Order: sequence, then structure tokens, then C-alpha cells
Amino acid sequence: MRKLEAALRGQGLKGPPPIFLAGNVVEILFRREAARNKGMDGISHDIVAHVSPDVAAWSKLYGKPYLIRWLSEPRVVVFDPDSIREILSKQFDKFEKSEQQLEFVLDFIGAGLVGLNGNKWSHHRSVLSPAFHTQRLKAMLSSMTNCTEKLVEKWSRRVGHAKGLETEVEVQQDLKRLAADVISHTSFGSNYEKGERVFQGLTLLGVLLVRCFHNSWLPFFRYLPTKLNFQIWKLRREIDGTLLSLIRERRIAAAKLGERSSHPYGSDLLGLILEEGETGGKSVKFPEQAIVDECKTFYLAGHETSSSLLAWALLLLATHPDWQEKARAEVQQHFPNGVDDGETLSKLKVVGMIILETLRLYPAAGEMNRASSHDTVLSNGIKLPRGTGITIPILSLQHDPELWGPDANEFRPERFANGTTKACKHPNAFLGFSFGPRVCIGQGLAVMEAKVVLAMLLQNFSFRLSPNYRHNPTVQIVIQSFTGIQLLVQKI
Ligand code: HEM
Repeated sequence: MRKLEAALRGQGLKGPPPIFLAGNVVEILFRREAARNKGMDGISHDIVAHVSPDVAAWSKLYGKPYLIRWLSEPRVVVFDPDSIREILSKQFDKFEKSEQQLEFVLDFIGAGLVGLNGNKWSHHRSVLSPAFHTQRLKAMLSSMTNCTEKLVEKWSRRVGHAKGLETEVEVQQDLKRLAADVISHTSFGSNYEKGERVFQGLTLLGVLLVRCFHNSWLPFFRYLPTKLNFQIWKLRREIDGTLLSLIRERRIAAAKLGERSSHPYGSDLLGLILEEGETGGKSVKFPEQAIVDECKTFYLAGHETSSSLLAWALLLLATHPDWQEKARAEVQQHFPNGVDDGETLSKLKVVGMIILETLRLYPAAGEMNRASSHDTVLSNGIKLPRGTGITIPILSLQHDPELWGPDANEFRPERFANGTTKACKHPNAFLGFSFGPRVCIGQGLAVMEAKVVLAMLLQNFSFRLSPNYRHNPTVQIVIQSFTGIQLLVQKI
């Protein structure tokens, strides 16, 4: 690693001085925590220096790109969209996720799509992709509307029906519950209650693993027989056991149904994966543990990301009443009687632009990491020896005035009127769902969910900002508001 770092510094890359074992991790966490504890003055979408103060300060001090050390891994923080396109797409086969980057993911959800590289990754991706095709997702519309209906009822009870009545609601927490409900239903259909138990277990596991991560510069800490580790191991066994029993029940039910049904395993995500894994004509069968790990992956990748998007979208609509009105008018035009048709969702252009602009200003994933798996040269001349870590600072890139113009920190959904590639000076500067072969596999599901939820909420309520709201976006797995999002909600 020392040789590798010397080779990077030899090319003129500079960065903050690392400390023994921890590299720059402690300073990054410390800076982010200090910003979070301080909060922001007023509502501004110019949030890079607040959410990623390390990136804002070090890119000014050391230039772009700059060099950090994550524990023992030297990482280049890359800002230039051409280099990012090479890493994610053009030279895709030369970049993967390093063991160090994946340690937490593998401990948490095992070897699913997010945590795999190489041939294993491409096998999983080809088995899973058909489950996310638009036509199959449309079958999930009623799951999404049913879950959202429960939230509409809950808020209606709280707000009351009389005209002019307005109540403060902390929407972020409720939207997290809604997104968990949606992912439980879309993943497990009628077995969603068992699915919910799994997801509650995963939430606790995440908390325990973060505690464990704080000691991760002690070598082998994860393997020591500590009380914390025993708790983690037990919980992991329970979660996997529940998922395995679900899979076996489905297999028995499918064997009974035989050819009498077009989707004998069920038409939720679990059923579709089982169907593809068993009968999709793939040469290598999908083992049970792989399915277990993919179910956990959907939860990790699809829960907090979706709720982050929804919560920020409501905040932005509450603070931009003109866009709230435009979006509501569009929803009322295309869905006069509730959200009842998956085909028509594609007509929600304004809502679609609002979703993209929300993800640009408040991307759920604030950064992505890779490592070079071969000695590689980027077209700007930077040599990346094998094993070099790479950070792509999505948040910073999506707020860069040089790419997005002087209004980069303003909410202007119309910039997406002609799609993501025409929204700014570089066709690949929007990274909300990433791009290239590892583009978010759940993008279609996430956008469909966001459209359904926003449409139903706009049909039923109007939103204004509560004076109790304090703007404090921060990274806690995803970018979310540290103290929730308080809105004044009125029934319409
Ligand atoms: C607003 C919601 C979402 C956002 C913003 C989002 C964003 C992203 C991003 C940026 C990546 C690339 C990460 C990387 O390469 O390091 C990704 C990958 C992924 N996402 Fe999403 N995601 C969302 C919803 C979902 C949903 C609902 C699911 C599934 C149910 C999902 C499943 C995945 C998976 C499995 C990957 C890994 C793909 C691979 O490596 O082949 N995501 N997502």
C-alpha cells in the first residue's frame, strides 16, 4: 500500500496527512459530525460543505482530484465526469469494489449484487434483471397503492377533514415506514409479515455493525468472541433462517402448482428471482444462500434510498408552492380517480422532473466507491496502479456550478425537461442512480414508487414548511435530515 500511495503522490496527487491504521477516516467522520451538530443557518440547497465538509475543504486545499487514505486503502477522489465515465462505463472491467469497501456490506447483507464483483456479479445481474423489467413492475402497482393508502388514512386522521385545518407532521419517519412497507410487499407479496420481521432484524443488525465498525481499525475485532459479536452472529443466523424458510415454502407451493400457473413461485420479487434462478435457462443454478443474500440486498439498497428521495421531494414541494401546484394539476389531469393504471404513470412528466431534481440536490447515495483491479491509465493521464481506491463524490458533482450553471444550488426541475443527459454540460454528470453496467437495478421500481406515492399524497394533501423545521442534511447510510422533516399538512 505504501508503494501504491507513493506512486500516486509521485504524479502530483496531494491530500491530508493520514494517521496510523485509521488513515483519514477519523478526521472525515469528525468533520461530518461537527457539521451535523452545528446545523445549517436557514434553508439553502448549497449543502456540500455541510454534508461532506471533508470533500469541500480538501478539494480546495489539495485540488481535484485529491488523495485520501481510507483505513489502509489509498483512495483518489475523482471529480471529472470524463474520468468517472471511464471508471463506471468505458473501462468498467478494470474497476471493481475492493475488499475493504465491501467489508461492511458483506457483513451486513452477504454476497448479493451490491457486494459482488467479476463473473459472480454478472451471473447474479443476469438472473435478477428480468425481475425488474417494466412490465413485471407494473404488477406491483396495487402493492404500492395499498401501502400508500394506509399512510393517506393515517395523515387524514391526524389532520382532520375540515377545510383550513393544518397539522404538523414529521414526514421523514412516516416515509421510512412506508418505504419499508413497500419493499416488504414488493419483495415478499403475501408473505410480507415475515419479510417485515427480516427487515426489522436487518435494521438492528445495521446498528450493531456500525458499533462494530467504530472499532474496525483494531485488526480482527470482527472475529473476536465479544458480547457484541455474539449478538451480531445470532441475529444474522435468525435473519437467514427466516428467509430460507420462506424460500422453501415457496418451492413447495410452486411444485404443487406446477404448470397450472404462469408464475408458480409468485409475482413478487422473491417469486420472480426463484423463477429465473430455477427455470430462466441459466447455465449455473442460483443457490439458496444467493437468494437469501439478494433479498437482504433489496432491503439495504431499496429502503432508505427510496424514503430519502420521497422525504426531500416533499420538503422541496413544500418550499416551492408553484411546483407543488404544477405537479398536483398534472396528477389530477392523468389520474382523476386515484392512481389505478401503471401505463399512465409515464405521463407524469412534471413529477418525473421533480424526482430527478430532488435526486440531484439530495442524492440518496452521496458517494460511490471503486478500486482499480488492473494497472490503469485514465485518458487525463492519471495512472491508477492496481488496488487504488476511488471515490466518486456524487453530491459534490451534482452541485458543481461549472457543470450545472450558476443556479446549481437552486431547485429547478425544468432542467430535466429533456432527460438526464441534456440537463447539464456533461451527459454523465447526473449520478443519482449511477450509470454503466452497475447502474441501479431498482431504478424503475424506485421511480415508479416515487411517482405513485407523490401522486397519491398530492391528490390528498397540500404541504407547507413548518416553522419548527431545521435544515440539517447529513449522511446516515443515505443523505437524510438529522432532525426529521416537519411539514404543515392540510387535507384537500
Ligand atoms: C431512490 C431510490 C434509489 C436510489 C437513489 C438508488 C441509487 C443507487 C445507486 C447510486 C447505485 C450504484 C451504487 C454503486 O455502484 O456503488 C445503486 C445500485 C443498486 N441499487 Fe439502487 N437506488 C434506489 C432504489 C433501489 C431499489 C428500490 C432497489 C431494489 C429493490 C435497488 C437496488 C439496487 C441494487 C441491487 C444495486 C446494485 C447494482 C449492481 O451493483 O449491479 N435500488 N442504486
